[in-house]
Amino acid sequence: MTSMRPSKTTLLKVVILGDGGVGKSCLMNRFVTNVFDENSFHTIGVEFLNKDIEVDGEKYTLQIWDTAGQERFKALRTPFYRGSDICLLAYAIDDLTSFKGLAQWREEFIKYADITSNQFPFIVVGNKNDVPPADREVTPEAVSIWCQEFNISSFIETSAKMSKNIVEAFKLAVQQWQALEKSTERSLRAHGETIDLTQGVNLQPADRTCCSGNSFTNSNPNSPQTRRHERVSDSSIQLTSERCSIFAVCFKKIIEMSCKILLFLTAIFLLKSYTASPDGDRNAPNIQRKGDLVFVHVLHRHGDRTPLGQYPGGKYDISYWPEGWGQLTNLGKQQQHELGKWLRRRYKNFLSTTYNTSDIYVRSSDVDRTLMSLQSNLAGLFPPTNNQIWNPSLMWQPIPVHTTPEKIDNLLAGQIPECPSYHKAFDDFVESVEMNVFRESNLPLYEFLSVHTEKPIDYFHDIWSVPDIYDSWVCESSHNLTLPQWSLTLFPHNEKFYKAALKAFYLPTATKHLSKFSGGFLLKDLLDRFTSKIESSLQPDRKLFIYSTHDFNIFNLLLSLDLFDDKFIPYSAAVILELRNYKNDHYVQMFYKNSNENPAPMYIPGCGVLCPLSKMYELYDDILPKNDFATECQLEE
Ligand SMILES: Nc1nc2c(ncn2[C@@H]2O[C@H](COP(=O)(O)OP(=O)(O)OP(=O)(O)O)[C@@H](O)[C@H]2O)c(=O)[nH]1
Repeated sequence: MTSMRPSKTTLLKVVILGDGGVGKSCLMNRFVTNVFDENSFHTIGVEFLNKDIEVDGEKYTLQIWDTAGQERFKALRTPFYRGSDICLLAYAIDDLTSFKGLAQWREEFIKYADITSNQFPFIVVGNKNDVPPADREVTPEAVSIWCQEFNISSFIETSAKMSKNIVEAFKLAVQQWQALEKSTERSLRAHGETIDLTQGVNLQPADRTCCSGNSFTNSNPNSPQTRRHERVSDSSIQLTSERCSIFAVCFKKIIEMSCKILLFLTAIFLLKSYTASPDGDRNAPNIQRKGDLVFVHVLHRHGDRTPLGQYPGGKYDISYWPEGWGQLTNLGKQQQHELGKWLRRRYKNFLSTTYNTSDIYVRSSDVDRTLMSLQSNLAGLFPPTNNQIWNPSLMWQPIPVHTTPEKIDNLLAGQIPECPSYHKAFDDFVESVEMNVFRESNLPLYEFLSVHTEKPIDYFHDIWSVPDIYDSWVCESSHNLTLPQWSLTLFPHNEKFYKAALKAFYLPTATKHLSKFSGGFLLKDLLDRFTSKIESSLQPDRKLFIYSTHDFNIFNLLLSLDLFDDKFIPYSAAVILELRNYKNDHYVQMFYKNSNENPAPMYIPGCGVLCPLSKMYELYDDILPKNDFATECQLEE
């Protein structure tokens, strides 16, 4: 006789973790909707989708949680780990760093999911296995060794792009869960616990009266049975253990639901505080994954360099810096090469693998370290392929780097060139009441620095004297040189010193008039190029512009746009401006990449994370110059 009871479905919560950009969202979307988004954007916080699947004759609803891989979203994602049944640890096979990050992801999961059992269904997923063999950075052998070390028995390579092994990966995850469930069941039986997984109790809505119960509390909270074991079928809930009190389950469900609602509200609150401003476009996060990429600008700081000079009383003279003052170091070359490789990965579907002058244009300030940085960067971005290989033992090709002499470079030079209107306004600000108040507030710091260096170090004599010491210490410590004992009270964590050093970088954008010269001309250059691209008047019709610059230029741009986060700009940090076409409207999206991690989307004040190009002109009208540089420089404020 056929049973009248509806077939049972087990709900399993599956969390996907891994570095930003490894393809977690694409894996989930390919599995749930069979769609692949070439231009998938970074996830902010978490997203989840449900998908039904049958594994070995059993029905499951997988509730798949896609999390944000970027470090800055840690607080948004970790509250959602609790109650997980399965964890997918994902990396990209063409990104060794993402594989190396798995141990940390596992650790983060164990900590925040509150896993106490030493057995949990982890599965390792190596995504992007469609990339050419030459791009592979992680071998299956290395993964197997890693899995053995962490006692993980399931590993699979996938391609969300080519839809390869996607269903298999999730099936494997469920099988891993089943195997663990069975072994836990066996072990409970062996210890006299008689949980009968085959007997269901059909709980009709009218029966859902709740009171406290303790059937769950005696068993291991992390065993598959007790972590999450509701079986859902239509509107009824089926309990799987004879020993589980209906009331206990109801109570547990209420607590679970309340926690979920609380976590959901927290996430929304955190998301809003990240993305919204009083007059911002609150819909921005909804459209941020849409649109075609049209044009990209990248502005990066040069890589690691030697100090710009020896600060007063400093121990390390030029003999410690064989490259010379202010020169790119080998570390700096590596950083830039990595940045180039990263750009290649990010834009591999947008840029041809073959270098073509009609596609890209690169420009540097006329300074050794920025010129050399750009060359190192291009070596990573455009290694020669096919007929561009001119020396098989040297996978490098020359690519033109353009520059303008510093004295007339009003976009990228370390200092604004001769410009009476700017320099007069700058000097006036340095003498302003505001600056005097700032100086007075730092007198004890100046005294301390002056005593130890035996030179006047303050904002009265030289606005760069404090930041120069900070900068020297950054260089010296990154090259493992011992700093003077007296530096320890100030560097690297003394807030007063940090802020005083940072202050000099605020001055060029202290007023709207100053911002026009220090950030406005560069912004106009970028926005006008976007406009030319849209109007098909960009000749040649390129796709990418890279500017190799200094911290000074990035400070100025971010400060002018009101996007600065009060932190020094690290070596090789990059600001990326992407132009996207969404439903025939053009939007600008900005990212800040300040570390090895993937870049963070920036919220453009008064607009959102995806801001119409026309709105950018409106928002920054007061700093966008209306005349050429020479004319603006002669005009009084
Ligand atoms: N070649 C290839 N590219 C992929 C594959 N899966 C994803 N990508 C690309 O990788 C990029 C990042 O994909 P996402 O799914 O957004 O990555 P993520 O891990 O969710 O990133 P975060 O949200 O920042 O944590 C996108 O450009 C995708 O098109 C794949 O299987 N093969």
